[in-house]
This record gives sequence, structure tokens and C-alpha cells, in this order.
Amino acid sequence: MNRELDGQFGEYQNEIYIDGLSGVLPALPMEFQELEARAQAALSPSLLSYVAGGAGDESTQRANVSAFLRWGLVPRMMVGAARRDLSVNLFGTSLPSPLFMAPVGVIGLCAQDGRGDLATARAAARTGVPMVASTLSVDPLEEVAAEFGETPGFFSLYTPTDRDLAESLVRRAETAGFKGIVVTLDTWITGWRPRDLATGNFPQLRGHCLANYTSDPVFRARLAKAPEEDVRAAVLEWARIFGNPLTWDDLGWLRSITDLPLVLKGICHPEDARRARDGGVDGIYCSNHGGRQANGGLPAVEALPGVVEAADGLPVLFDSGVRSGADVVKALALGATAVGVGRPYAYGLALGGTQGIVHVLRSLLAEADLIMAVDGYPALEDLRADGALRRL
Ligand SMILES: Cc1cc2nc3c(=O)[nH]c(=O)nc-3n(C[C@H](O)[C@H](O)[C@H](O)COP(=O)(O)O)c2cc1C
Ligand SMILES: CCCCC(=O)C(=O)O
Repeated sequence: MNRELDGQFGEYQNEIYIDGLSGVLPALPMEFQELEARAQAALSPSLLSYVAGGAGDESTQRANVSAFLRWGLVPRMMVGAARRDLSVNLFGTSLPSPLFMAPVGVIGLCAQDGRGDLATARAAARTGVPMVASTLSVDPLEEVAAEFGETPGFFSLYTPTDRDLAESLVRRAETAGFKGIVVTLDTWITGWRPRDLATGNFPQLRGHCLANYTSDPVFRARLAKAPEEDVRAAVLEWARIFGNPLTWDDLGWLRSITDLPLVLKGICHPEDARRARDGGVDGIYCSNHGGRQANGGLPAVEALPGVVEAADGLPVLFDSGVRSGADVVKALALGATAVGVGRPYAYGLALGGTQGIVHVLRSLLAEADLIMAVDGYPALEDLRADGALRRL
């Protein structure tokens, strides 16, 4: 028991010790490998291969994770780290921690009851960890946003080729109270994913995650029959317009369609970060999509320092390969403003619904908090000081 932890993220450790002693603790896994192994039993084989899988032989996906081992925090003693401050300000919104949930289309299907978008939004409400909601969802964005409570939410736009539809989705996200628009750039076409090719079964294509489209007046106007009457035609139309190979010439238009903070997701090259910055975005999201889109790429965490430098003070969101509190701390030390997880919370959801996600998020935050305590880095800016992180 750590009596000093009162009110800090590490307090989850105390709760687990107490609950564990009294036999109350639901037996949820304490680290990623067990989480993934246990989630395998909770997901159908096709959904599991979809969530767990990646591009090619998945070497970039694995490297995303192992690349974190090349960095190590150097402990400092006697600095007075009894209280830590993990809070951040993102686009004028104050957040209790730098952790967020990356957009996961099909997250809806990962819940036992098929309503995982809502369960994730409720986990955001309970933890203060924002959800970046995907355009691909089982429940429409308005219903997802209604579950956020006091926690801000962000909307991740898959930009369709129909600009009116894109603008309609953005307008709806604004009206629903989302606090920023994240445009995902790296998935206008699906990468080569052998596990999914082997099952021949793309969950997102089954039409279950198209609620944002089928509830949209612009999308509905494109159809001869309402999606409720002809699902197949709706899915085919969605597939036709889903992916827009945007170019830098489109950035002015993207910027013009919303006054909300605009973030570009999938940036790994410093020059792209510079172009995004020059084009007037509010944030840059460094990610290689968890290794799901292109194999053979640099591990995302290796791209992070260059992107941070080129962002020149703009907030940098990061994801891909974050599996532990230690990874969260390292990404922060490398300059990320906020750090996202994808698969870990999808597995938490599969195993324990909202409570499963809350467990995963609180575990990550508790570990990050305790590392900052033990290693003597009480504030996020301390982590960025010279000599805090060394390359092995
Ligand atoms: C099943 C699944 C679905 C995803 N769907 C989306 C999506 O709809 N939009 C998006 O921008 N990224 C999507 N991503 C990518 C995540 O936002 C994130 O970049 C990635 O999962 C981070 O890597 P990690 O899983 O290693 O934490 C998806 C990832 C997974 C695992
Ligand atoms: C067309 C793919 C959409 C979902 C996604 O982003 C992913 O599976 O990674």
C-alpha cells in the first residue's frame, strides 16, 4: 500500500491491492500480452484477425512495440516527486492526463452486445480520457457524444469523395459537441492485410459500422432506396465513396469547413508536419496506423522526434505501439503532447465492456504516474529536459 498516492493516478494500485485482498477484483489482465491472449477467446476469429492483425508480415507492427525498448528513462533522486502533475491542455481544453483513445472503427463490434462505441464513450466519461470517435461506428456520432459526460471528445473523419457528405459529417460533429476534427490521411485505401485476406471477411464491410453514413441526409439522398430497405446498395455506395486520396491542395478546403481544432493523422515525415503547420492545422498526429496500413515502415516512435521538431510548438498527438505506462512516459519524453492507444482498449472492451476499458486506461495511467514518481520526474516538462531519456 502506498499511502502517498491519495488522489493520484497511481492510486489504482491501492484499489487493486484492497480489492484483490478482499477477493473483489475482477480478474482482468494486468499487462498487454495477457490482455491480448485473453481477448482472443472473447472475439470471433474474423474480428480478432481484423483487430490484432496488420499489414504484410506485421514486422512494422511488431517494431512499433519493440522500438520503445531502444529508449530508457534515467532516474533522478531526491527531487520531490511525491506529487505529480500529468494534466495537459489540448486545444484550450484541460485534460487530467495526456492519454487518449485512438479512433477504432469497428470498436462497436468488440463489445459483447455490439454497442462498443457507446461503451467506449462511457469509459471516456468515467476516466477523463478522451475518445477519438471513428467515422465508422455502430451507433451514430450524436449518440456516442451524448455519453461523453464532462470529458471532451474528438471526431475522426474518414473524408469521403463526396465533399458535401464530408461537410455534413463535420457539421454534425460540431453540433454534437465534439471538440476537434481529426482527419485520417493514411487509410483512403486499405493496405495489404494477409490475416483479413485469409478470412476474406472484412467486418467494416459488412455494413454494421456505417451508422454515421446511413443516418446522414447527404448520404441518404445518394441512394435510390433507404438503407433500411436495401442494405446492400447502401454498403456498395459507401465503398464507392469511402476513400478520398487527399492532396495538400485539399488542405485549404479542410481548413475552411470547420472552426474546430483541425488535426491531421498519419504524419511521420517532418516535411509533412511542416506543410500541415503551414496549412493552418491546430495539431499534428504522428502515427503509422498501428502498422495496419503499410508494412516495412519506420516504427512510429522513431518518427516522433522529427515530427515534434518540425511541428515547432504545435501539439503533437502520437499513437502506434503504446502498450504500457512506460511507453506513455517515453512518448511524452520524446515530445508528444498526448499519447493514444488503439488495440489495448479494444481488448479491454472485449473482455469487460466499459469496466474493461476503464481498467486498461487506469492501469496505463497508474504505471505512468508511478514511473514518474520513482524516477523523479514530477511534471511532463521535466521529462523533456536534457538527459531524461537516453537512447540505448
Ligand atoms: C481495429 C482497428 C480499427 C481502426 N480504425 C481506425 C479508424 O477508423 N480511424 C483511424 O483513424 N484509425 C483507425 N485505427 C488506427 C488507430 O487509430 C491507431 O492509429 C492504432 O490502433 C494505434 O496503434 P496500436 O493499436 O498499436 O495502439 C484502427 C485500429 C484498429 C486496431
Ligand atoms: C478501411 C479501414 C477502416 C478502418 C481502419 O482504419 C482500420 O481497420 O485500420
